[in-house]
Amino acid sequence: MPLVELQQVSVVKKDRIILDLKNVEISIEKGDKIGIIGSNGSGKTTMIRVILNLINYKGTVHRHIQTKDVGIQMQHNQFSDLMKVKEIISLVCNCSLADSRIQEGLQRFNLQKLVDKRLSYLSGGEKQRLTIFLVIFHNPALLIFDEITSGLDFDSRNSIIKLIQSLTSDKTLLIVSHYFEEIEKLADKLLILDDGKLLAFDTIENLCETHQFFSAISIDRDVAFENSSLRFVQTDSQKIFMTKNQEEEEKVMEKLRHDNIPFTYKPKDIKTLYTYIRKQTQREIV
Ligand SMILES: Nc1ncnc2c1ncn2[C@@H]1O[C@H](COP(=O)(O)OP(=O)(O)OP(=O)(O)O)[C@@H](O)[C@H]1O
Repeated sequence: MPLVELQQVSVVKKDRIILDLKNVEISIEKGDKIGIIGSNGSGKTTMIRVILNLINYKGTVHRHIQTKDVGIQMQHNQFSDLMKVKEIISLVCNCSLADSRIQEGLQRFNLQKLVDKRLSYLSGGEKQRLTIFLVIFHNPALLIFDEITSGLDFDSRNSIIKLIQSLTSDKTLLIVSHYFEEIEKLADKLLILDDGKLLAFDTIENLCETHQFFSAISIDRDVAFENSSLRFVQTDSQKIFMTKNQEEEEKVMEKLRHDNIPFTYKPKDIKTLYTYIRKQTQREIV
């Protein structure tokens, strides 16, 4: 039985449909690791709010999970900056700081030296380590992270991703993020929203198969390289060719090497897949 099922859901605010899942059903199965992606304002947080029953919606949501089994980190922390770390921990964990589970956690999340500090003193990475500790403390079955690494530098982001990886192998995970490498490392399914609508929801494996996407080969956008039979997407700086299979990949690489054109290569690149799916849908709408 799925943990959560959304059927024909929509959310209207100020006469505007901000989430429009009227013709779709979304099932979140136990053990799913779902990366929720989409541009700013596409409805990602709204969908999380619907799942958590924090917002009015039309349609049906079946929740086969109790609130106590859900661990949530939302985009904006609700704690006052003036609170001390130890106060927040006691409040959320509902036990004394001397409790062995707290002491173990402090050590595991490298928070021992921060317990007497006010929240405002903590760096972005430290705050997120604290958040993960609090979210995971009651051992929830479903974990929801909404832009957990937003604003962190490269090293802090990577250490948070590793931490989440190590803690969530046996959990169901919903992760909203604008960082594709984070989604790549943590998710095996993709849910793509665009302007409140669902563009795709499937395993990354299936999406690659459906779109015949084997690998992404990127070159500088301004370099001339003619290959009319190849699909590509463009970013501000790159032209990214999407190969269908190994044979096509080898041919492209051979030609690029022959023409002395530098390139990078990535199998099943999520950013390319996402850009392609969006481009395709926009074409269909036009
Ligand atoms: N309470 C509200 N009243 C009116 N409009 C709202 C409300 N909440 C969200 N919206 C609008 O709904 C749209 C979707 O918002 P949402 O926060 O779900 O997007 P998001 O995909 O999470 O964006 P981001 O990536 O920027 O966090 C946005 O245009 C937002 O301005």
